[in-house]
Amino acid sequence: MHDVLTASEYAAIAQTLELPGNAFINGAFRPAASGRTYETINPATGKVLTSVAACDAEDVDYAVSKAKEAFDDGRWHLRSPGERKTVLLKFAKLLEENSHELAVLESLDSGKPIRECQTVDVPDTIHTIRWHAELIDKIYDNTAPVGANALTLIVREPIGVVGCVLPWNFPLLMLAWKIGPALAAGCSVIVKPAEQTSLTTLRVAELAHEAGVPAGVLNIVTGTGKDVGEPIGLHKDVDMVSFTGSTVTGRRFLRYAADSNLKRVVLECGGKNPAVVMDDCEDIDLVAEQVVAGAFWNMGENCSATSRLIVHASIKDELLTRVGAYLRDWKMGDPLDPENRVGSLVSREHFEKVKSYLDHAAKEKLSVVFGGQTDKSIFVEPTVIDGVDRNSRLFQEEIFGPILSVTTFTTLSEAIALANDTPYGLAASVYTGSLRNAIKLSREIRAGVVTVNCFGEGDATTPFGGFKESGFGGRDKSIHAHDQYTELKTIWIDVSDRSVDETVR
Ligand SMILES: NC(=O)C1=CN([C@@H]2O[C@H](COP(=O)(O)OP(=O)(O)OC[C@H]3O[C@@H](n4cnc5c(N)ncnc54)[C@H](O)[C@@H]3O)[C@@H](O)[C@H]2O)C=CC1
Ligand code: BAL
Repeated sequence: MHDVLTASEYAAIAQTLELPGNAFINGAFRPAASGRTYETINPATGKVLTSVAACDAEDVDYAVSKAKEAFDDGRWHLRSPGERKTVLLKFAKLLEENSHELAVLESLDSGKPIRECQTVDVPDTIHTIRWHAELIDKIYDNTAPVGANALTLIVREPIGVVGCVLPWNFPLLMLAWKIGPALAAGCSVIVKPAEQTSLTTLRVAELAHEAGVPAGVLNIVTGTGKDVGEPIGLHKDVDMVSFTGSTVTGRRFLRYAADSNLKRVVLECGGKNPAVVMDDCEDIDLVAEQVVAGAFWNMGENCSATSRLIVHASIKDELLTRVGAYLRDWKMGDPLDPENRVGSLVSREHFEKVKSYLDHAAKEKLSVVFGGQTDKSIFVEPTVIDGVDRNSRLFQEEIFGPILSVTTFTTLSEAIALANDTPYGLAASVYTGSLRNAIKLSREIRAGVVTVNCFGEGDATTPFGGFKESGFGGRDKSIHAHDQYTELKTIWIDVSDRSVDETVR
């Protein structure tokens, strides 16, 4: 599964791939009701890959009705936990058997480097599905201590029809973070992939159906945010929305819920995450390596990217020298060549946004110490910009591209204040050799995930989500993700002997 092929082997797979394009509703591919399509582009070449169904509210209505039908007749959630687990494990196995194809499809549609697709996105997707499948028959409900006159059960029930609205930066993995726990909990799901990157979600739904996920339980409705995302958000038969994307769109889902049926909303939104490096860090080479990975992995198109380097003034120059050395290994080019670690950005529109920050740095005469170049297409070099003030747009705004800003401090409290000085609170990394500093920084930085002496997002067992404007309502991954796709129900069974006039409560 992790075996990385050669560039020519990946190119050969790309030549023979069958590209899906129709929506997947009620166990079958179907065009948009309107018959409309749009073109999906390979961002690395600018060439059209294929046409995708441009669905709208009519298709959302149809998909929701089929999902609700599937939920109401219990064809999925009323099957025994062991049966559902078997189906999801088979689903994971089918993903594994198709891992090279999925990696190539992901890379072609998003511009992500194939090495990352093959060694991170695809295996983590499979692991996520497997982890939640394994959880199904290991969760116990509770009773409450109410005495001899009653038996009280506190049970979790699947929430119903769930809308999963996805971003374009990790199309497969975000799909798995949502549908893994949602399907494990017994929900029916409508997925709306990002319009830029729908292809792998369509193939995955086909494989889920082949594994035995019943018709109507997993549906993929392709199209724009306005045409598909909004109708999902406003639909009265959608019981919950789980969203990953920008904070601006996240806010819209809260409004949609308020204007419709008060559906549950879980938001995983943006980040402007700090990497705080203390002057007592033990291995500055390791720090440089992790800072580079944190800022530039997935071209910085990552909500948890550590895009603000906050470094003690006394070690800044030494750290930047080493950062420069590591950057030499980050070759940019054809995403299908496994030698390359930097692919293209996802779309020309996003490229223009990222480039505007480089233009801003030039206008402000900021010091670009590495990178800074773009090419004719939509590739952007990993770029490090020094001397960035806390009020700068480069410090405050989520760029979602390969741009690392550098700001210095001299005291621990200044470092904490800088780390917390944005509206976001998703992730942070801290680098220090002092246990006291590690504990103080990880407790006082207001973020959902803090890593010490490394960059990362934890694994399937750990929750992921943000404080402040980075998140709302719950967490992806871990047993906590499972909980949010369920409602808590109290069942109170009176067993008192009323003939002797007992007080029940
Ligand atoms: N937290 C994260 O992982 C992500 C953050 N972003 C941030 O957002 C910026 C803009 O990227 P976008 O693709 O425009 O993100 P976005 O938030 O607009 O898109 C995310 C999803 O929401 C849908 N959507 C968009 N508008 C909608 C609406 N009015 N109603 C319902 N659904 C809607 C999109 O079609 C997509 O499926 C990026 O530059 C980045 O800063 C983008 C993607 C992921
Ligand atoms: N890094 C995974 C979550 C996200 O970027 O949206």
